[in-house]
Amino acid sequence: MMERKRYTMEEVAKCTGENGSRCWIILWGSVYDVTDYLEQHPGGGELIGEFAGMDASKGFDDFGHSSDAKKMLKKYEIGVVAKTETSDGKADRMSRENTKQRRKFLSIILGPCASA
Ligand code: HEM
Repeated sequence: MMERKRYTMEEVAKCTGENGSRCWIILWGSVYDVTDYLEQHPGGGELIGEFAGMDASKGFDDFGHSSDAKKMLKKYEIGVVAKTETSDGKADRMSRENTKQRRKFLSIILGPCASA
């Protein structure tokens, strides 16, 4: 099977359909170029357009699309979202920072032994 193309969130965010760019959305970690579908969408192009360059999974799920709609997605899939070193590193740092904060808080209310 062919390796799927990877796009960073930054690259996807640039494809808002404005200024002649393509319109991309993210659904469950996959990237879709929906530029040519907007006009055909039964819910209207604007509705999808609101999520241009962003993750539209929640919007898609909230409406409860038919299985036919889900099958149509395949046609527009262009790749997957790449996890970048920087965004992973940032998440790690943030969770370490949260743990530190929690320990500090516990040690204040319970005494230093609780923070070990
Ligand atoms: C490429 C992505 C999408 C595809 C292929 C798609 C496809 C479809 C299809 C085939 C229908 C007709 C009903 C059905 O079969 O379920 C539909 C309706 C609808 N879709 Fe999407 N959709 C997409 C994205 C979205 C997104 C991101 C939203 C977010 C808000 C959305 C909102 C709606 C709504 C509200 C309707 C109902 C329209 C009505 O009944 O008047 N869709 N869509």
